[in-house]
Amino acid sequence: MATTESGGALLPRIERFKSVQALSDAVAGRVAGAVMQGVQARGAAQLVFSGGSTPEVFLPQVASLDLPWEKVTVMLADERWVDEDHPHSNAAMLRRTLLSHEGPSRAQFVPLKNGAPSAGAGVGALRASLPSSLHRHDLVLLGMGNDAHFASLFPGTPGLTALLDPANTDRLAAIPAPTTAAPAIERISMTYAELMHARGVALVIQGQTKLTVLENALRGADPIATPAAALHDIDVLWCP
Ligand SMILES: O=C1O[C@H](COP(=O)(O)O)[C@@H](O)[C@H](O)[C@H]1O
Repeated sequence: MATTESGGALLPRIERFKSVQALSDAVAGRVAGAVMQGVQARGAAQLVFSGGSTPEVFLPQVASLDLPWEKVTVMLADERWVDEDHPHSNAAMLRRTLLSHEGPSRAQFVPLKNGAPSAGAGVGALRASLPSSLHRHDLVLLGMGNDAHFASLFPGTPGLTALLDPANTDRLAAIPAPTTAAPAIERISMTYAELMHARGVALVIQGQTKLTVLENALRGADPIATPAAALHDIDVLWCP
């Protein structure tokens, strides 16, 4: 983790945009930069998107980018354990808003849901399906709930200390249905270590409520009760 001169953790840098359009332009600019740098340096790029509703705000702008999408691998930070025909499927949201569009349809999508009967039963095969850990994600775009969860790392998630440990070598975890946010469906989540093992990480949030939740989290809250307090040295993109 990067630190300040006095050894403290760097706090997230909050960029405030005036409108959804300005926020979407900024997110799209980051995606384009990450893809072009990855392709130029390594011949390929890996993008990780959050689920939930916030990406629906900016993904149309991302979907319109003229990029070498055939060289891009797209993943989710977390998934609800439902099939893609379910209204709460994060993959369905991503397909609708991004992967069904002309350019991004050439990207390779790595889902976090398989045919196993539960997240616990499916997580092993999903770990094996991830791109090699030798390839860092070029950009991770996280979201956050009003309970300060990100990905599917919720207040009260069993084993949260390990899931938030930057040295954890587990890349994915099965997460029981949360009690602090909807929908109460069991999940698969990338661990904190996996998410932060990226060349760039940004948290994209909309609305005053979430900004206040984040600001409170960053005032030294306990990450076990307020997971977003574990986010250091990342960029936050916000609009009302
Ligand atoms: O359940 C989830 O919630 C968070 C926040 O979602 P939003 O609807 O408030 O944007 C999301 O980041 C996460 O990926 C998702 O599975």
